[in-house]
Amino acid sequence: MITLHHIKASGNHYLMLDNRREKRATDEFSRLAQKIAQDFPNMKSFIVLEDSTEEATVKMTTFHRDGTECLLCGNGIRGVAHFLFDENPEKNVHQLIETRHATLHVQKIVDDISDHLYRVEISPMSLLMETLNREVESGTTFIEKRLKDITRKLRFTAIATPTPHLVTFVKETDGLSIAERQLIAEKLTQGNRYFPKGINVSFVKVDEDKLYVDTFETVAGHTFSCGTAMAASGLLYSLLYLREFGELIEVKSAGGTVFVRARQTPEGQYWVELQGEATLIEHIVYDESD
Ligand SMILES: N[C@H](CCC[C@H](N)C(=O)O)C(=O)O
Repeated sequence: MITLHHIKASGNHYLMLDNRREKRATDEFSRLAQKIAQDFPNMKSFIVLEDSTEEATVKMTTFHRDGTECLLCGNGIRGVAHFLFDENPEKNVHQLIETRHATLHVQKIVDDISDHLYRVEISPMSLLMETLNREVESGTTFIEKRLKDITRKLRFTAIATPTPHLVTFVKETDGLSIAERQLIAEKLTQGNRYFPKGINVSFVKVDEDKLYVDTFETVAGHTFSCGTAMAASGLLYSLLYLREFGELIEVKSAGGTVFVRARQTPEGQYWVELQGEATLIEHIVYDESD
């Protein structure tokens, strides 16, 4: 028997194991993710919390439904923040969460309207193709480029959040049908000539400085929302369109609304503040032998 904490953020459901208490062996996590996925068809990802080896409150590892690891989950990390602040309400300023690539700041936002609002750091973010595991000359970027074998209508920008994303800003005049969008997404998320391992892709529409993001992921497919994709879209909108950082951008998806503020460190490293809700739905006592 293990206890699973059911979290919802931006329309997605996550099941979380607090291994600080459960003490399962690390090499069981991937298999457990696949088993839980069979029993919970709505689960998007499986999250495991462990003691941090660094100065963070906890270490978070995220697994896709197929048991492979996801480098960072921008919605799930808000769920982890919610869990940690619930556990320790006096720590209401900020906490640190260790992830695969970086230790990230999370903060509870005290707000009159919502009691479940969290601001999380999405970092490091990079436009360098080598950070997307591509064998390319160091320093190469892929900004507003066409992928002629896939579609001639759109331009794409590649960004690591550190999960790999392609973002395209779609205009009414591009005349892109839903079926075409689906086909492009299928080609990109599966292995292709440009990205042999496949890549997450987001179609972004801009209306009065609000972004509407529709994301297709490599493992999860078409999703209500993807936190790192919304972060990537906000950062690229700031960089390529607004040409300034620091503005709070409203980002909408089928899973709801979040706010994104693009940032750059004095050394030039990009990162994002992602602000949105997360709720703890229930604690489930799970018997894996069933
Ligand atoms: N769903 C995650 C991103 C996972 C993307 C996944 N397809 C990968 O490349 O690991 C999020 O909310 O940020």
